[in-house]
Amino acid sequence: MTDHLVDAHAPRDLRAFIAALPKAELHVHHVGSASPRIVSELAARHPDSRVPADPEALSDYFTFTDFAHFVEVYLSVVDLIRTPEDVRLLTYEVGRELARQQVRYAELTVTPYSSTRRGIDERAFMDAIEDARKAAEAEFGTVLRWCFDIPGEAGLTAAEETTRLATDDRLRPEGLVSFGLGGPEIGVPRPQFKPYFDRALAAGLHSVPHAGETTGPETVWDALTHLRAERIGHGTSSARDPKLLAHLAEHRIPLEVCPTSNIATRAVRTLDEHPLKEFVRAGVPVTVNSDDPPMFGTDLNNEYAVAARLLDLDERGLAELAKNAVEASFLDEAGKARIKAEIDAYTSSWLAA
Ligand SMILES: Nc1ncnc2c1ncn2[C@@H]1O[C@H](CCC(=O)c2cccc(C(=O)O)c2)[C@@H](O)[C@H]1O
Ligand SMILES: [Zn+2]
Repeated sequence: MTDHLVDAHAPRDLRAFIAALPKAELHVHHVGSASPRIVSELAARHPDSRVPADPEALSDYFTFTDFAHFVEVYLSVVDLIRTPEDVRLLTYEVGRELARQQVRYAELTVTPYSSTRRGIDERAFMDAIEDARKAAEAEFGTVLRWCFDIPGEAGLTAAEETTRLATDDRLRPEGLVSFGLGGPEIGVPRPQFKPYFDRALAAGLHSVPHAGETTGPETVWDALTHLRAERIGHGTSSARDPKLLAHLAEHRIPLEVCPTSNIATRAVRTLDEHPLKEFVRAGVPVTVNSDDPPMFGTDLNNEYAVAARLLDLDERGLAELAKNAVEASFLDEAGKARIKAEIDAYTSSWLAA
């Protein structure tokens, strides 16, 4: 948990505006959203784990030397989730935290393979996330949807298993809307996953792979060409290829930008070097997201504050950014219109006050 990353530069009133702004979150990982309280509770329950049970010690534990180290630590947290009740608790608490930040709609990236291969029954896993989704919507008013992602480094066995879980009518959860690909990119070429994405897309899911987070723009091209990506997770290195930027702009392919994540995993050196502004300048649709917020010492509100600074946004600019995420989401048109109207009404009343 890298506290020093928290953006303290945004003026206090802009932070207050962001805190109550209705938002959508499109790139946030299920296990990566476990709060320090939940992580330490689970670590205390499972003392054989090397994850510290003391929330204070988590801050050091969540300081990463590079992307590979991040994935290693991430998997140690995955190892703490051992029962369907752990899955339900985690999911419900993520819903609570999103609601606290006025997130009205979130697409949560879930990696079912990591849980089923650790022995959690697949039916019980689906029931746990669905039960938590319904409870979060009823109790907090936040709508959750799922993106099932293949952990790329785990290979084609993981791809097959994830595709089966996402497309089998007897298992596939009602809240599932999209299909993704996460984990390291180096040594994990995207084209090998084409047959799995083909099956998921044929089953009506949207394609949202990570690409260009830790490798160059050619990976983003691969995600577009072979995986038929409709949005790109991160896409950071797209900034190095003007033709790619033009393609993303022309075809209205949004990037799910997660600025603090890119610093914490050392994919980008400093926030000031982050290419967010170049994406906007090139006309690429951008959304701002939190990725694995407690692990990166951030939350969605903080990512909006970071974006306000990098893009020099005022309240209206921040409202547009929030509407970008709604527009880029897989909500139906009526749902999108409802949240966008809420954003407009909130912004007008804030500016009139
Ligand atoms: N910023 C991120 N960028 C990319 N991915 C991210 C990001 N944040 C979180 N993730 C998650 O990291 C996991 C990686 C897990 C993985 O590769 C793996 C390898 C071998 C075995 C197993 C297993 O479970 O047995 C898992 C993925 O599940 C993905 O959802
Ligand atoms: Zn991610």
